[in-house]
Amino acid sequence: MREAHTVEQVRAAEDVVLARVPDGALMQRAAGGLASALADFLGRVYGARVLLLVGAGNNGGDALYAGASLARRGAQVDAVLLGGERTHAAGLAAYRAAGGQVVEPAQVRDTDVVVDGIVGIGGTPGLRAEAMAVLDMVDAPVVAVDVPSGVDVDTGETPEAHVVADLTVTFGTLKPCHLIDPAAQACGAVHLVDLGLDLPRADVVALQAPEVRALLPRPTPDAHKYTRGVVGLRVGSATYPGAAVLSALGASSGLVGMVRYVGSATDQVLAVAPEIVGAGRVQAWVVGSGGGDEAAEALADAFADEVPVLIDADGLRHLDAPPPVPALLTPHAGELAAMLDVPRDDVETAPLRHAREAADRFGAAVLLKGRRTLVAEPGGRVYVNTTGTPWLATAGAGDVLGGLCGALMAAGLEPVLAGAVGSWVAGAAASELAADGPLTASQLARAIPGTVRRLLTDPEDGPW
Ligand SMILES: NC(=O)C1=CN([C@@H]2O[C@H](COP(=O)(O)OP(=O)(O)OC[C@H]3O[C@@H](n4cnc5c(N)ncnc54)[C@H](O)[C@@H]3O)[C@@H](O)[C@H]2O)[C@@H](O)CC1
Ligand SMILES: [K+]
Repeated sequence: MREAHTVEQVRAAEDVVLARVPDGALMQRAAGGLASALADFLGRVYGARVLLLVGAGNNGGDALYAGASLARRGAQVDAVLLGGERTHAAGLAAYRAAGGQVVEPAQVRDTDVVVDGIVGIGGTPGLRAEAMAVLDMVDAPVVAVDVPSGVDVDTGETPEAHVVADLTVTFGTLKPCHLIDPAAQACGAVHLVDLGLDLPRADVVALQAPEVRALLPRPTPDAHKYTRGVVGLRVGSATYPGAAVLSALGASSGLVGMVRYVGSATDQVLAVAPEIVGAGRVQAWVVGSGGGDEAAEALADAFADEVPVLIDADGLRHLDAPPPVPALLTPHAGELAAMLDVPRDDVETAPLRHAREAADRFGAAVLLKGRRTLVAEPGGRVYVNTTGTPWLATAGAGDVLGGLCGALMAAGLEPVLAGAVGSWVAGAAASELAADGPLTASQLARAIPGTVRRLLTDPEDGPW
């Protein structure tokens, strides 16, 4: 599992190590990791041109020590000191001693890489004018030190100007900005340098293949269809029968013993999935996908069964209070905006804050769909999904996801984990199917069993 810790948690963990190790040792460890990552990024060090943008704090210190290491190995390193007098003194001395050059902004030359050591976890959002001017002058890939300067580290928000990196080399642990959009998009690839920190439980995490594999329900040797769980679908409508079909395909991906369908699209559902049966006892309901005007009644009927409910799309419009059963709400940004009565843009610029707020307000797990889907539990953890491809942005993919997550709930996963595992599996299936090309929602649903099989048999080897 990848864990992202807040600035406060990182500082507390660093303080413990700082008290134990000689002065500067932790920064040397960070800078050493940064220099290696820069060498890998450049491909060759001798003769490479490197431009350091050095701010006033320790982030600039990391850049200077790494620059010193590259200069010793024959790179031509220039540094612009944006922090003036407050530049990290020991780092600057080491840098000069290694042959690194200090240049004025006007002297900036063509370079092979820009190293963003402007600010790290001590920075506030935004970039000062001088930093922006230098960034505008150069046209080269950017490697960010710890975080892309200017983003909000703890929330992943980008309210002001910030660096856009090709690679971010971070230290000790990930921070929320490395996982959560929009800041995550400014990080490029993320490389973690271990500092040996002893860290507390993280509130922002991303499941990886081994955890998803461990969480996936699988039949015991003596299983029968009822012990594996039965999921019921109250989805689709006369207007949107296709949503019922896609939900049914997602639910029928083999992770649950039986799928029931109750609604107006029975004929269409049976045409694609003849194994689906009608009304009866279930362990979880899926409600609302393509539900149109039928969603309100479907929701009331599902609640009456007192089992967990996944509420999607039109079902969310009828939710004016916390659901009376354990629930997973699966809005996209527009639907979440309507639920919270805020503009859609607010949700898109601050997805973490709004997913958490909705989870707290509705007392339910909230899965906010997006490039980096978030699944928030009330007052608790947020799971960030890192699988998937932009081709997954296609009509009906959400219906498939709803069916799949509902099946996982029926198989016994608590709502937040059903959302986290379901979104991981759907993203992985999309990547396997079409990392570089188009896909449709029905193809996605049909790819899920194969992805699950490969995950169970060979978790190290997928394209996830
Ligand atoms: N604590 C430690 O021992 C370690 C710290 N490390 C590095 O140190 C960083 C944190 O260092 P600091 O606490 O010194 O903080 P930063 O280096 O993040 O910078 C803080 C300084 O930048 C200024 N500043 C804040 N926002 C700004 C903005 N938007 N534009 C321009 N200047 C701004 C502040 O006045 C402050 O002086 C980490 O991100 C990491 O890179 C690593 O070397 C690992 C060890
Ligand atoms: K930085």
